[in-house]
Amino acid sequence: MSGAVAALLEVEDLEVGYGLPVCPPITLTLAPGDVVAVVGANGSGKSTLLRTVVGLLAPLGGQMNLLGSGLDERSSTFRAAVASELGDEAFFPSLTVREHLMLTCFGHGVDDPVSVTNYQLDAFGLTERAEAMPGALSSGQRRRLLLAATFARPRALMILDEPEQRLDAAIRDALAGWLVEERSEGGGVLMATHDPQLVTIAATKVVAISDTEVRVVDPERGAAIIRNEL
Ligand SMILES: Nc1ncnc2c1ncn2[C@@H]1O[C@H](COP(=O)(O)OP(=O)(O)OP(=O)(O)O)[C@@H](O)[C@H]1O
Repeated sequence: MSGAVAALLEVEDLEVGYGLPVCPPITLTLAPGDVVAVVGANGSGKSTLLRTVVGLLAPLGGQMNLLGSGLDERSSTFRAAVASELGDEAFFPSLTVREHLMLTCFGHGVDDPVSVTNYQLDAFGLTERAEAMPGALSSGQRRRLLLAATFARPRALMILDEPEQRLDAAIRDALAGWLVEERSEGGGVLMATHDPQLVTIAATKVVAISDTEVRVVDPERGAAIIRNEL
């Protein structure tokens, strides 16, 4: 599984599931500059694919190649390169919003943690809640914090599970713009989504999962699939 351009992620006939596959085998390549949207109805297997890619679930079959090697998700190289936000809320109850972002920056060796933290607080509309504890945030604000932490740290590949969930329209629009920036800077993104606008604006290709097949389609087709819930 090697191509001319070093792919960030290659999967071939990958089978994902819990004992039994939840969908047909998946083949996809994600190169630097690609934003790959994974679409499909509820329960089609999108989150299961993402959880397999980040190593939370073992593949049931097929091949997967992340960042050019069979990386272990516990390795420091993997943790340095892959920024995942799968919607799991894990906060320190007595650290503020600002402290969560600072901690993320320190943990990932960000050069100027104070500036990066302030930048992300502002970008995600959290400046006024910077000294709040996670328990005092709204559900959308907690989602913003999780995403802000993902954008605060260095990465080669972002893996996002329905990043649009619980975000208001303004921040959804902003998110689409940041994903476009991510790809123009040579980053890669693999994201599950139900948001046709996010797909149209940000995706470079779409993996569409159904009961019977997994197809790679262009973003316009992918957005139509979401709208029609095919
Ligand atoms: N821990 C689990 N054990 C067994 N089956 C599971 C588990 N988690 C999910 N499933 C099942 O696997 C299938 C795929 O679920 P998955 O969460 O990947 O779907 P999805 O495409 O992300 O859906 P949604 O759009 O609702 O988020 C579903 O039938 C689901 O019920």
